[in-house]
Amino acid sequence: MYNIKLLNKISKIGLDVFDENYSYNEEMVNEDAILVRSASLHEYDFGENLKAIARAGAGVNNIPIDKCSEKGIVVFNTPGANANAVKELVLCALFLSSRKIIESIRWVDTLKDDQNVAKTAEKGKSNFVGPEIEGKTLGVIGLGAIGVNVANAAIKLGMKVKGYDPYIGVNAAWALSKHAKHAISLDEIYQECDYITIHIPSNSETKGFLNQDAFAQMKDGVKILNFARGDLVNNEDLLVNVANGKVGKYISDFAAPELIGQENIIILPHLGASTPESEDNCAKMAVKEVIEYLENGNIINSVNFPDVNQARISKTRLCIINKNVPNILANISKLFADHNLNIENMVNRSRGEYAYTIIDTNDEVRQDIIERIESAKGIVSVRSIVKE
Ligand SMILES: NC(=O)C1=CN([C@@H]2O[C@H](COP(=O)(O)OP(=O)(O)OC[C@H]3O[C@@H](n4cnc5c(N)ncnc54)[C@H](O)[C@@H]3O)[C@@H](O)[C@H]2O)C=CC1
Ligand SMILES: O=C(O)C(=O)COP(=O)(O)O
Repeated sequence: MYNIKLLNKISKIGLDVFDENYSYNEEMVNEDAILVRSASLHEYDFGENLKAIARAGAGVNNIPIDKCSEKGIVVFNTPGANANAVKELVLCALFLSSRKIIESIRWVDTLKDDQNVAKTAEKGKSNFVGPEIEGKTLGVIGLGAIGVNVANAAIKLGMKVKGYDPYIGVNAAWALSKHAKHAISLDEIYQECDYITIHIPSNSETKGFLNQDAFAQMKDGVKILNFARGDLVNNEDLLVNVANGKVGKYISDFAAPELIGQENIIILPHLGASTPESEDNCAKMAVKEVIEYLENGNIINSVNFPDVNQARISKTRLCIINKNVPNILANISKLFADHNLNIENMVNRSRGEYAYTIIDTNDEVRQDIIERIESAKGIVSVRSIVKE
């Protein structure tokens, strides 16, 4: 029986993927795995039994990844599972940033008691003129699952698109429309784009990514969309640039006290992934990742350990998380040989400071042997999964 702790609301369609061997709820203790969306785990007390955290979504800045790695907790996310939902909201924001839709709706609402409302509305419409997006240039910073979707959709809407991502992945590069232009520097994005949308993760390197230096280079009246994370933008610098008209409109999915009620700033309550489709997709993917890891030790879509996905070919599988240092495998192999244990299959992959090893055997691996592996230098954790 596996215990799963739920933080945030995880879609039932996803939870239904668990079979009778799983018990899940929000009060779970001694959990084997956590399913989470945006709840912060930075102050969370990770129990000894915790093996995996699956983020039903993309951004993992709510999870202390280094601490998890040190403890041998594998962190997963669900790449691309909510990308379409975010893309659709970004497209909406693109229109909101261009045509004065929100402002005009607010104004019409004030005309409730006006008996000549139709005439008044017609008369007032000239205050809400806004440009078309067709033919304008959109700069997309970050060409991952969301950025590529946004870029391709904007091209279909007749925009010119410039994309910037020095670390673009192979799949994203294949998926990106051939009509998107490759910007080789951020300067090019800042100086040439009428609209800029940012789709990169929040981490120690990207905090305050859009700051005074960036704003200073941008076109007057540029429209900026932030559906990635609030802290990618330096709000102090932003407010100065909205006030002086350099930034014509800022639309963000992330609230902050200083941004509320400001002219030319529109804030949504983190709605990017809040569609039934995306909530189901993310939950299903996250649950499957957890099941595969708990039952077979296979790692798919981890953000802190290498992906390793091996079919089970034997009764016993040892899953070893270790520091990426010499001699680990040699010591384990020797221990196996000393105890006359035969290795059917062995896979070792590393990622940064850590590595993951799967050993399949048909022999019984006694607890004292597991403990000897566990106590060796550089070993973070050892798990034996036996399938009858
Ligand atoms: N508003 C919402 O509800 C949602 C927000 N997000 C946010 O959007 C972010 C992006 O999501 P996905 O596209 O699914 O992730 P992704 O991992 O597919 O794409 C991120 C892209 O950013 C690029 N990148 C990283 N650092 C960069 C830099 N310094 N300059 C340029 N490019 C850089 C990477 O190479 C990658 O291609 C997430 O990390 C999350 O914070 C994601 C989903 C929903
Ligand atoms: O996937 C992401 O990174 C998101 O920001 C979505 O967050 P949510 O799952 O809606 O709390």
